[in-house]
This record gives sequence, C-alpha cells and structure tokens, in this order.
Amino acid sequence: MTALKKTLPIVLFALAYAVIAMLVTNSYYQLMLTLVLVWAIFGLSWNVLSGYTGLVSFGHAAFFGIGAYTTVLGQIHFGLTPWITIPIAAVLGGIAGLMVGFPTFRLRGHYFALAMLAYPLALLYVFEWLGYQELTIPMRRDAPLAFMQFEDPRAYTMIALAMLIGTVLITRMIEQSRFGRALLAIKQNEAAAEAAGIDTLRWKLRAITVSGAIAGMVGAFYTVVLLVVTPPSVFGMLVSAQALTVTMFGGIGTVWGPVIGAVILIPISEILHAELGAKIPGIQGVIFGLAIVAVILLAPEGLYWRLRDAWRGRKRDSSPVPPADVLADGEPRGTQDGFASSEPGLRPAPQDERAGSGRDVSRETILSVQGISKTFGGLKAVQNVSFDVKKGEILGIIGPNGAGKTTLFNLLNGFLAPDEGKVMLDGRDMIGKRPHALCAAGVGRTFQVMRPFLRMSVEENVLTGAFVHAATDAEALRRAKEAVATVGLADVADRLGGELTTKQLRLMELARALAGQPRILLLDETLAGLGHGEVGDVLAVIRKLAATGITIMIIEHTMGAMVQLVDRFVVLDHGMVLVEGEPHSVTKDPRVIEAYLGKKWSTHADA
Ligand SMILES: Nc1ncnc2c1ncn2[C@@H]1O[C@H](COP(=O)(O)OP(=O)(O)OP(=O)(O)O)[C@@H](O)[C@H]1O
Repeated sequence: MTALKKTLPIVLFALAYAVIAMLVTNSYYQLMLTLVLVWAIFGLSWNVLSGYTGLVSFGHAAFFGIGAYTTVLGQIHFGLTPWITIPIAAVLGGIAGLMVGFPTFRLRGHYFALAMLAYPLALLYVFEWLGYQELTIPMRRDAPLAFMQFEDPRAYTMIALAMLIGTVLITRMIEQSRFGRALLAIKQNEAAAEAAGIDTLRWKLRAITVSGAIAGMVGAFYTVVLLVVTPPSVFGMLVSAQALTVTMFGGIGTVWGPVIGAVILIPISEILHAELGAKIPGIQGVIFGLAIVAVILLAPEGLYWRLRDAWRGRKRDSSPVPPADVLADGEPRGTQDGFASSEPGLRPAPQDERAGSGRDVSRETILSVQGISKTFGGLKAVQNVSFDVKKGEILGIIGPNGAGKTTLFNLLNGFLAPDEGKVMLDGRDMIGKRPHALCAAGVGRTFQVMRPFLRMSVEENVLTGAFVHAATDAEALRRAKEAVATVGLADVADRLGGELTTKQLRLMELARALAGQPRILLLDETLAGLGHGEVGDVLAVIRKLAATGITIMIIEHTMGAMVQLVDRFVVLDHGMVLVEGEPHSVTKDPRVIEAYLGKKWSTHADA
C-alpha cells in the first residue's frame, strides 16, 4: 500500500507528461520537452552524490561529456548504435566516478567542490587537443530505428521519459535503503555517521559511481538528440551548473527536486534563449544565476522543501525550537567558576551516600588504555594516560575545562590517532582503526555538542546506528525500534530531530549509539543543558543500560549526579591522570579539590 502510494505520483507525472508530449506537434517544443527530461535526469545524477551526501560537485560535466563522446566516437569509429553505446557510456561514467572519487574524497567542503571543477576542464582541453572540436553523429538512413534516428521527435521524448522513470526508481531505491540513509547521515554529520558505524568512504564511492553512471548515460542520450557534440557543450562549466541549478532550485536531496527544477527552469531559459539569445548572448547563464540567487534568498534547500515545510508547519502548529547547543560551536556549559557544576537538587550527596553506584562490577578488563598521548602543535592535550575499564563498570571521566577529556574519547573511538600508546579492546589493539570499524567492534559514542540528523525522524536517526550489526534492513529497523523504546522515546518516534527538546535529543543520541549494540558506550556530557527533573530521567536510562551489562564511560561536570552514578572516577588535569579511584575517596582528595572541584565543593559536601 505504502509502495503504491509512493509510486503513484511518479506514474501520474509520467502519464501526464506522455499525454502532453503526444499532443505537441511543433518540433521545437517537442525538443524542449525532451531537454527538460534530459536535465532532470542529469540533476538526479548530481543529486545522488551531492544532494544526499552534501559534497557539492562542480564537475559533473566530466561524466556527462564522457557519455556524450562515447556515443559519437562509438558510432564514428566502430559503427556502434546508441542502443549499445548508451549502456557502455553508463559503465564508463560509473568507472570515471570511482576514479574521480577515490582521490577527491580526501577533501571536504569547498576544497572538494573546487577539485571537482578541475576534471571536466581537464577533459575539455584533452578532447580539444585530440582534435574532437566538433563531431557529428553519422546519419544512418538505411537503419534509422537501429541507430535511434527517429523521424518523429516524440520518440526521443518517450525514451527520455523511460530513462527518467528508471532514474527516479533507482534514486528512490537508494533513498529508502541503507545506502540512502548512510548518505543522508554523512550529509548531516559525517563524524556522527562514522561514529554510528557507517563506513563513509565506501558509501561515498558507491554514490559517485552510481551518479557518474547516470550522468554518462544521459550525456550519451543528449548527443543522440542533438547529433553534434563539441567539448564546451558537454564538458563546459554551464553543463555542470545546469545540473546543480535545477536541483538546488527544485530541492536538494529529494527525487522530486531535479524534476521540479528542470520543468520550471529549462523552458524559461530555452524560450528566452530563442527569443533574446541573439541580442543577449548567454541569457541562459543569467537565468540560472537569477534562479540560484532566488533560491538562496527564499528557499535555501529548494522549492520542494519550502513547500513541504509549509505543509508540515500548517499541520503542526507549534514545534519547539532546536536547543541552542545542537551543532553549536560554543561550549554548552563548563566549570569556568572553578566549581564543578551541580544541578539544583543534585548538590553533592552527604558523605555516606557518596559510595558510587554500589553495583557489582566484573574483575574482567574490557578496555585497557596504555600510555596514550596526543599533541596538537605544542599543546599536550593527552599525556601518557593509562587506565583499565572493567566489564559492566560505569567509569566517570572528570577534570577541568581543557583537561583532555573529549580528546581522550576521540582517541578511544578513532576520531584521532594517538602519537603513542595503545588502546586494547578485549585484548585486541584498536589503534589505527577508523570510527566505523571501532563502532563495529563495540565502541558506541555520543557527543558533547549534539550531532542529531535534524531532518530525520527519531526512528530514522536511530536506524542509522542500527545497520552496523544488522544483516537485513528489517533487522536494523527492529533494533532501532527496540533502542527507541529502551530510552523511552517510542511516543515521539516519528518526530523530526529538529523538533525535539534537549532531553529528547540526548536520549535519541543515546538510542542511536545503543542501536549499534555497543559493548562500551562513551557518553560525552550527556547531561549538559538538562533541567533538574530531566537529569534524573536521563540518569535512570543510563543506569538501565548499565544494568544490561553495557560498560559505560561518561564525561560530565554535574558532580552531584556523577558521584551517585559512577563506580569509579578517572580525574584528568592538563592531559594527565591526576587521580583514579572510587567516588568517595576521589572527591575528598585534596589534589582533585584543588584542581577541579574547588573549595566550595567541600563546604557543600560537609553541609
Ligand atoms: N583539534 C584540536 N586542535 C588543537 N587543539 C585542540 C584540538 N582539540 C582539543 N584541543 C585542545 O586540547 C585541549 C584539551 O581539549 P579537550 O576538548 O579534550 O578538553 P576537555 O577536557 O574535554 O574540556 P571541556 O571540559 O571544556 O570539554 C584544549 O586545550 C583544547 O583547546
């Protein structure tokens, strides 16, 4: 039923388009109908890589041009029909994608976008140098159908429509599978995606391969329609810009975006080009420029998302503003006053209550940190830190701001490689492993500054973390639902990440880490930004997880809560272990009071 509901708009669109195409007799308008579909397909190709992963490509013309030249050279030199060269172009486009992706994915953001620009430009000059300035597809009047040379231009529109439906269905499949979820997770937060067990490089390479294949295919077909190919017409800047513009205008990261963008922008630019092209050369570039400016100002993610948000907004009158510490740069809280923060009502417990969790902890070591160090420039953020974590233990990592606590977590989950030292998980050396591999080995992680996927629902957020050990999508979904229920978010499972309160976001991050079935969970300031009652709720969930046997390491400044939660503390100061031990002895240690807790602590505790 749902599948039918999702496929119906595509079927209706295709039917309406086919009817219009059949009714149009003017060959110029027929060509425009074909070109709308060509640019929609090219936009979908761009979308598979850039729309879903957020890695903007200015170089998709490289794949398009390879496809275009495959067709024309295939027919000139080998007498091959486009029925054969179009699939070959798709394969070559895919291979080119893989070859481009491998070195270029080392770069991020603007650097990636600019590096991508180099590929079509380089190919443009290579093809000019090879003497392929202007090539025309030889006419085959003896076998027009066999060589895709139709008298009736409607045939091209129908083929383009079939290609568009195929591309939409492929994109849909990607979007709704583990593939698409991995790409969207990468887009929204690559570090969080890695920590949730997603092998980001592998998924990005798959995306660029599929994207290159679609671009190669449609580039090949474009040449069949226009019959002539020149390097600037297929490798030129305007070609890449066209894919980018139709998608940005229509909507990034959705199947409908490139279709909407192409349906609106291509006819406008083509008609203006026909009417005013002689007086204002390059009018198409102006139209695309204006479209981009309009989109940036009015609907930064494109028309589709603006309309969808307006529709959702009408359905849901008020949605809470995302908390200030989500993806923000600043520290959400700290100990700037030299006194570890203590939530109202969670003042340091009286001496006799401060005996930690009182739970039985195994003697077996799960994680052994052996002399690890990390230096940033001249700053020794972590210096020769060693300690063991016992199976089932809740270990608190405390220390003043800048003591190296988050850096330690980054070393433990593979975001950073230590300069020296070892990290042994169940006796196996974990050094050199990437975060997704460490996640697969059993290390789960949440973040100090929360990294939710704001455009995904709670369940989808958690699902991204569930694939790491799930053999099938159904199993991942089951695990995600279980994790959502365990943290008590089942009632809001359908809400978007951007609509949650701080407490719900903290619990959702916990569930996302939990869905990967971790054996050890690294919780970085999970209580930050929570109110009094909320701290108690989240603590109850952490205790519940510990009771199931999960080992927990937690960084937290809320000392009143920490002394009641943890079995043991490791206190860091200036990147070194200052003291290690049970809560009651650690909180009385003069060195800890001096470096971290402050004199106010002992006054509070004695009160
Ligand atoms: N990527 C980096 N590059 C340079 N310096 C860094 C980097 N990451 C951390 N540092 C520095 O290393 C030191 C330790 O930082 P870290 O974030 O680990 O401290 P922390 O104990 O977690 O502090 P807080 O309690 O404020 O979160 C700080 O001086 C910080 O400025």
